[in-house]
Amino acid sequence: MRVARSRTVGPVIRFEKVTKSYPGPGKPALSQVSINVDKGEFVFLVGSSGSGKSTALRLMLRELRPTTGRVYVAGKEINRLATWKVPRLRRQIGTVFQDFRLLPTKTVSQNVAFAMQVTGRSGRDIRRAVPATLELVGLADKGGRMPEELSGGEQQRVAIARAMVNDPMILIADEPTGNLDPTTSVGIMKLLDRINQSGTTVVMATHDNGVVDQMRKRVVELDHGSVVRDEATGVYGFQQH
Ligand SMILES: Nc1ncnc2c1ncn2[C@@H]1O[C@H](COP(=O)(O)OP(=O)(O)OP(=O)(O)O)[C@@H](O)[C@H]1O
Repeated sequence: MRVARSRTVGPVIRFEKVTKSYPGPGKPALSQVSINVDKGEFVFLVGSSGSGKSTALRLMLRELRPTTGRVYVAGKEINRLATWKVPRLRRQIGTVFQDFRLLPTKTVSQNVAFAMQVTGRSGRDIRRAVPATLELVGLADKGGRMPEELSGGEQQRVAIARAMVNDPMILIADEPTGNLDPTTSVGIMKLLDRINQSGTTVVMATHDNGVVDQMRKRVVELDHGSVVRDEATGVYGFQQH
């Protein structure tokens, strides 16, 4: 079952000269950032701690609003969306974080089902979609387990299943391999790559040079809130010649 999507013309995500200042003194977290992400792209957002990666992701979700400039998702300027339309925007964006954020008192299946329940989907849809999505992430046999009975890599797969079960247009991942060892990280990156190959746009913030170098995807680097590099198939750091 696929959710009907509106047609998008142009980039799926567009930042137009976005500046974001938090209250208080200090430089803006983002300064005049312009980025376009096309449908189906896989983009790494890299940069040292405090460079503005999480701020950029939170602007895409309208958890934050730009101080100046415009953020468009699926062709709509999201700062101008009516508040009642924000849940619909967020349904089009799955999110995954470093710390998994699973509900500890619910089983794996219930964690994934919960993402559908909160959007008002029918029991019939949920019973169909949850096993299919657990299968997608390689956890078909773990639906009855509790999160604490799973390894870190498996917990992150559950979080990815929960992010994907509503068939979002965009997957935003903030340091998804940050708590995982290198081998487990490779498995998670293969899964994210597969999700991307099937049409979901992926934006991933990371410090993990190993995964960036291995994937050879687009790399956008932030430094003190400015884009200092945007390469179609990049590595984590500038290449040494
Ligand atoms: N809620 C906030 N209030 C005030 N300043 C903030 C807030 N969130 C972030 N900042 C500041 O904005 C800048 C960018 O932070 P941000 O979290 O976006 O960076 P980051 O690249 O994601 O860092 P990290 O890799 O450590 O998560 C930093 O200087 C940070 O201190």
